[in-house]
Amino acid sequence: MEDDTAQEADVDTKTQLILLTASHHNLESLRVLLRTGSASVQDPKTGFTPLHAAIAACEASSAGSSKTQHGSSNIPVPNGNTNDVTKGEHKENGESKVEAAAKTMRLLLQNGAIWNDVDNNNKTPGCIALRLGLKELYDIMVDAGVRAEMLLNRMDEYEQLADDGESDSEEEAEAEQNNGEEEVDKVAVQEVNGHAESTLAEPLPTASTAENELKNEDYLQSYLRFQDGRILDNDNNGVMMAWETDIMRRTADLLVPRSGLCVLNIGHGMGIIDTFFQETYPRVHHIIEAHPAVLARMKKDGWYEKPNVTIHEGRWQDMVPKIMENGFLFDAIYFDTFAEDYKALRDFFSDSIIGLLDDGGKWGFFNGLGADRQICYDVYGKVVEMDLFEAGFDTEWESIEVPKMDEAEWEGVKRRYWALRDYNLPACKFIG
Ligand SMILES: C[S@@+](CC[C@H](N)C(=O)[O-])C[C@H]1O[C@@H](n2cnc3c(N)ncnc32)[C@H](O)[C@@H]1O
Repeated sequence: MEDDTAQEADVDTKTQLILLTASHHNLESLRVLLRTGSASVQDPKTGFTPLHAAIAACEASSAGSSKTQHGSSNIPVPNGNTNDVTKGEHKENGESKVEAAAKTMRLLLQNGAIWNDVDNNNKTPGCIALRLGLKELYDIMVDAGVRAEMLLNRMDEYEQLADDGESDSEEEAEAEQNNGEEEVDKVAVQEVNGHAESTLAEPLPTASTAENELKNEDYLQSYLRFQDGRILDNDNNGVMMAWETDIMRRTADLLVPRSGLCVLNIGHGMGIIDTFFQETYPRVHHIIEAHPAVLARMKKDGWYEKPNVTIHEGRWQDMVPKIMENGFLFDAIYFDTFAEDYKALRDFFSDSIIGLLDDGGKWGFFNGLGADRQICYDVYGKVVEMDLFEAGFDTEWESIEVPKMDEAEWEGVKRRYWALRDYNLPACKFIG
């Protein structure tokens, strides 16, 4: 018992030492400490990791006396005043504080520090860098996130290959999972869904195709409520909301710039984008929709009688192969489903677009991945752009300001899936 207490105290001291050394940007000592200690320790009182500490120190130090006693350590914490941020003027051993922090962060990341651990205020290190306006440090965190997520996505692919060939042992998979689960709090997976959910920040991408399909099937069987300006599912998740109208408007303008085109929309929802598509008098307007309640609404609202409209009742996973069989090609395609993860979107653009989009055609998707946190949105924006490029697409991004929303708009919605000022609108075409 006494031994246990002594051991715990030892671990505590080491944690505090690592955090303090990171906040002092003392590379030499940190290197020594990381030989036996972890780069992902957390202060038990604040939840700060060494990455949080290294970034936060750029603010607190310039405030001089504002160096705050934090938790059981002397780790400086931001005091909320961005004017206090050291923008490079304060020198540490001949280099600016920010440069020193950047080196410290790189050392920590090389030693396995995790980009999306959250502190007790639910902030990642990147959130702190963003709040302090430290772009250089923020970019380091975004790049770390991109590397981690690309790796996780690749591991997912390998895991699936192994599963397909039944060569991966269950123990191995379990060990990998446990390994991820041992980590401290991260941005939770449920926090990152727009319409489709991303697997961002999951300990390991264990949401297999089967699990994802199950979630989508569950949603498709769920009761929907059509309220003024929104659709909610059984659990009060926002399936679609009217504040997205400007996004749909601009998307329609970019994808369908003139009348008489052949258009495919996947996911009808409130019919906002389909209404804009109709206004262009498309020569052909196909819609894939899978939820029976949405289909019933479409019937009631006369969508089945609209000019040149063909409705495919079912999941896109089942309908797309049928459309492809006919060899029909579209000038514009939009993809916006619900209760599917990033992998579903990636599968769609990696495997299906090639058989659906005409040369010179354009396609887009609702870009809501990670949209409740700026760093997640930025990380996933880069991940998706790289995956799009690998799949053979050039993407043009247009940033549009989202209308200001008051809390009333989100009342009764289980989770606010959009928290950002700007929406990055993607328009993709085949690499020329
Ligand atoms: C976010 S809403 C689309 C909103 C639409 N862009 C608009 O402008 O109103 C998503 C829609 O996708 C449908 N959906 C979900 N999973 C689907 C699937 N696997 N295949 C086809 N439609 C699906 C949902 O029922 C819902 O109507």
